[in-house]
Amino acid sequence: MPSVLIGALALTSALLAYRVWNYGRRELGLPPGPPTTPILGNIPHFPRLFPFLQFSRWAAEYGDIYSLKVLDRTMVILSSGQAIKDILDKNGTSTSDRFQPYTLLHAEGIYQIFDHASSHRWRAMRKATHTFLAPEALQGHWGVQQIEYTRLLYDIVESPKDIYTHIKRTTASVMTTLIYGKSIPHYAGSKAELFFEGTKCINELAAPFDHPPLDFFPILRHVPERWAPWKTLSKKTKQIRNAFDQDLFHQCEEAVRSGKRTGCYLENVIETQVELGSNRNEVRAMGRVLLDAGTETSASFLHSFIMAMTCHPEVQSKAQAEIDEVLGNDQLPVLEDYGNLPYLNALIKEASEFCFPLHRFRPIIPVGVPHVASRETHYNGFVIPQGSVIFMNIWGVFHDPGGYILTEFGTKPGANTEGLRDNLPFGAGRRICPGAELASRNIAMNAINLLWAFNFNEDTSGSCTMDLENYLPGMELALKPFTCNIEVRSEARAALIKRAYDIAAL
Ligand code: HEM
Repeated sequence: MPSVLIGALALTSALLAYRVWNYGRRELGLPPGPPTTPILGNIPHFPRLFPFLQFSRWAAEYGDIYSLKVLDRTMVILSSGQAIKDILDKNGTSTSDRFQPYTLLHAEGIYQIFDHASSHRWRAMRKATHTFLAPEALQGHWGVQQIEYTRLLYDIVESPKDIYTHIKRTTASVMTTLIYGKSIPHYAGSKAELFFEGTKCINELAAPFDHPPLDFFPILRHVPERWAPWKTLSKKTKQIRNAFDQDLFHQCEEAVRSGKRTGCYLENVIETQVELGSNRNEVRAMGRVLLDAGTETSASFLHSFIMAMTCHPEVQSKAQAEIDEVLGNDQLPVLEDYGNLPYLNALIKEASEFCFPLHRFRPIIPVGVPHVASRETHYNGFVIPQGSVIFMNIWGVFHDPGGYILTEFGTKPGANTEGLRDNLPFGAGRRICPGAELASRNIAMNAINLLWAFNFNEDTSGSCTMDLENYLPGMELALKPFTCNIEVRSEARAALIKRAYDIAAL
């Protein structure tokens, strides 16, 4: 009997040792990748800051699909239009789940952007956003956008040095008006400021290596708060986010109850709540996710656009000359003008079948929002195991000399553009960004307005550069606060802006 026990013990120990030894190793059949370290896998080499740079260097070495190991978890990095198309677009039924960071769910409770695609909650969110962001609905949102863009012009005339926060206020106010029926006229001490404070916390909570590995070792979740700073951050995040949307949500509920509706998104969702099969907390979260997804992204793009113009005066002058020829001095631009401005289009949406140069040059979400494989998937003879986290290396695709050729500002298509599509910066497959059209209208109108109204030049602050050091760490490629020299291009234009502002009774 003891010998059986000893044998069983030896076998168990051998199995355990084998498992530990293999922990962190790349299994057979996975796409290739950098060498792993026992147990940790590729953690020691995992880039903390601007991961897209290292992802792109590895792509040059290992190809358009490679794998990394983080402990026993597999990560797959896709760095070509074709791989993204085949794995995420065509095979979307198997590759549309999400990684759900515990830190974030602890703070938010419900957050549909991180729900699996099979979940009822995610489907309800997509259904509601589809109705809200459909082309017919966008027409109805345009009035709100126009008012906010007029206010932006006016604010810049009044205090050009605050352009960074003016842009943030504008994108936040568009979204709060559309979602909650409440605009935000000023930045300091406002809901917009509170919102960005909350997203900063969310970004910190979601930073993959700044917290203990709670997703891999759930026991760590029980460590008391005094040794677990992430718990304090989670509490703070909850407080800020609640302070932000509690009253806004109540006002929407009240508007529906009293019949005094503003027609905003959340009122519609509250009204169709039963049909959507969603509970009150889920409805509330639908407001948050839309606001999170649509506000900072749009602001970051506009910040980069202004900086690109500031750093490339020759590009700015050429775009302005084109705008002046179409519009002259005596009328404010309208969205329809955009179609008559091929050069400006080419700066934002290149005049070819491919997508935005600025999105290529400084893509807003350079490694996408990772997907997760809900089933084992195969590509070019490689296995992508169930549970793998899949990144689309948007930066790598756009900076691959075979795919796109870098020019001084932006890039142009190279020889190997197979599988690329014009909305790649907006993600892939079933999770593709539902707000892409709203965002594009926002970008187009502000680009014309800003170049029609102002000259942007470098100032002496040292903040006028597009170098990556001037960008914040995090999932989004967002510029650090900056200033630049801004002048209204003529008295006539300043007067037109003032008049439009007065007419809108702002
Ligand atoms: C320049 C602006 C924007 C960019 C670059 C952008 C990009 C993206 C990307 C890359 C994703 C992840 C897609 C994927 O998982 O493959 C995403 C998701 C999402 N975006 Fe956008 N977005 C922008 C603006 C907006 C706006 C204005 C809205 C709403 C009005 C919005 C709503 C959403 C939502 C709700 C999701 C989550 C989709 C899901 O998980 O199913 N986005 N966006």
